[in-house]
Formats: sequence, structure tokens, C-alpha cells
Amino acid sequence: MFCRLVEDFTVSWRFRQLSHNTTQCTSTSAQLSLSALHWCIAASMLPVVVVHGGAGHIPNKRAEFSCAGVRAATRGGYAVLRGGGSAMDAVVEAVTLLENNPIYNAGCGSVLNEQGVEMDAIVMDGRTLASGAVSAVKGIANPVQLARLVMDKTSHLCLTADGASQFARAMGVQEVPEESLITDYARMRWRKNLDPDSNPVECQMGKMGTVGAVAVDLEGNVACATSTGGMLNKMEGRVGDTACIGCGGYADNRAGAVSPTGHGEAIMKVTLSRLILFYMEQGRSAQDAADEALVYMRERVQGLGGVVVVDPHGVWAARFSSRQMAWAAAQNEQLHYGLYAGEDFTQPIQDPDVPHTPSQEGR
Ligand SMILES: NC(=O)C[C@H](N)C(=O)O
Repeated sequence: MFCRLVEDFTVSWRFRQLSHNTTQCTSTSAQLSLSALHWCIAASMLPVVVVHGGAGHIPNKRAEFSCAGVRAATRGGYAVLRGGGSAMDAVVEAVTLLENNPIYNAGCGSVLNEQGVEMDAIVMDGRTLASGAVSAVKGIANPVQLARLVMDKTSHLCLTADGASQFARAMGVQEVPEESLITDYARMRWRKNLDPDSNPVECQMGKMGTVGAVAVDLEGNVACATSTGGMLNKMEGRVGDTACIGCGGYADNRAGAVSPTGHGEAIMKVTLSRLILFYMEQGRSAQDAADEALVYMRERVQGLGGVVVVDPHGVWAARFSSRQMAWAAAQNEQLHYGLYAGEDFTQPIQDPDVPHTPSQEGR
């Protein structure tokens, strides 16, 4: 509807130029006020969804699967938005698809600790600042959907461990056998990590794989969702950044939305998601705010990670300080994606997914 409106004003492609230099508006033939112009520019950039599949060091053999998965999840989230769905519906859809994909450290594919799989997830709605989270939850396929139920059906922000499981049962969420969430790869990494010769930092970096999404819908509402199995070999009951508001995600229609990935304890120390939105409130772009916060996290607490960010007008960024982060974004019927710093490949969203070899694969 918004796009059609922009066309009705017959200003077509010039809006793209004008979005970079609004002072040119005096030369446009359309008689629009500056605020109407800004509104139309913003509307022409909506909807948008940006997804990540975890920051870290992704083994070459898994890189293309990781990239294909974020592209598929982005298409899923974008279809929801194009059908008039809310930003919240879109991020939950995208993260559900990623939780169901065994390549990531979330839902099926989660890393193991001594207790098996313990998962964290969060959602946040930028319209009202409503949020829901679960931590150390076991035996369910889609923690992100349980987090949404916490938001929608309780007066609390976070439920943990057994309490979260009881709530899931009360809500009729189907329990799944733990075995169905454990992949051979997760088992292999767990065993390798127990090896006295293993390097725990390397093990962690090889299996980050948290998933997350941010979106702006046609109404200009923002939302975020993040889901993870956490850190390999974490202590039983460890609550990571993902379940903590302002750390593992934040969304506010007045500023934007963020979903992070990386070393959870570092993310929590700098409240990474809220820090990025704070920088945006000070006037920084999504990209500059993300870069500044990631530098701060590296310098202040030696933490590496990555983020996807949107502002309410649909300006987005996917940034990371780790070696890689699989990410994808959809906007204006274009799919963007990348894995290494500086990559931004594009293809029309309706084109069939073509397996793509990341440019630096094999390094
Ligand atoms: N892979 C990750 O991003 C891990 C997650 N942030 C955690 O610490 O639980």
C-alpha cells in the first residue's frame, strides 16, 4: 500500500536520490512538504527484515549451509511482512525457521553441556516495549515461540528452567525428546571440547551459531528475536545474554531494533543491544552505532560478536567483529547476504536460491 502511494505521487526513482540529499527537494516537480517527503522515503524502504546465523569462525564445510539457511529464513520473514504481518510475526517466523535448521546453535543443533541441551530465547516488540524470554529451557523445539508466549500470556519478562517447562506444558507446547535436538555435530564438538588438549576458545568460536532477526513492518513497527543453545560446556543453569533484555535483544519504535550474537558474558557486561540503540538515539546511523559498540566491547571486555540492526525508517546494518557472521536482509524485493566483512551480495528475492560460494571460502 505504501509503495503504491509513493508511485501515486509520481516521484518514482528520485526519492532514492532525495533520501541522500533532502535539500534537492526544491527541484522536484512534485509539490510535497518536506515531512511528507520524508514519510514517503521511509515508506518506500519498508518492510525490511535482517537475519543472522551467529558470529564466529564457521568451518568451510558448513559455511554455505549457514548462508543458505539465513537466506531461507529471511525470505520467510519477508513473506510475512509483505502479506501485511507484523514485525513481531516476521522475526518469530524467521527465528523459528533457523531453530528448525540443524546447522545452527539454536533449537535443533544447540550446543551441549553436561545436562544436554539448555536453550535461551527472547522477543521484544518496539511498539509497547513488551518483551518475553526463556532461559535454560529443555525439551522444546522452538524456544522463540515460548518466549513470545511469555510476552503475550504472562505479566513477566523471563521464565527459567523448570518454571519455563511448566509454563510450556500449561500453554500446550509440545515437548520433544531431547535426542531430537542433538545433532552428531554437536555431539562431536562436545567430545572434542572434553579432550584435555582442546583449546576451549577455539571450540567456542567454531560453534557460535546463535540465531536472530530484526524487522520493520509496513506500519513502521520494529521487533527483534534471538535464540541460542548458548556456549559449549556452559555450567548447568547458566543464563546467557540471549534471555536478558537489552543484552540479547532490544526493540523500541523510537530508536530501532537489535539482535546480537557472540560471547554472552561480554555482551551482558556492555548491554550491547541497548548500547547500540543509545548511540542511534545520539544521532548515529545503524551501521556506525553497531561498529562503535562492537569496538567498545572488544576494547573494554575483549569480547567478539556481531549484530543485525534496523532503525524505524528501514535503514539496516549487519556488522561483526568476529571472523565471520552469516547474515541476510530483504528490502525492496532484493535479498542481500554475506559471510565475511565487506560482503553484500544481492539477488531479486523471487529468484530461486542459487548456492553461492562465499568469496573468501577456503582461506
Ligand atoms: N553463539 C552465541 O552467540 C552465544 C550466546 N550469545 C550466548 O552466550 O549464549
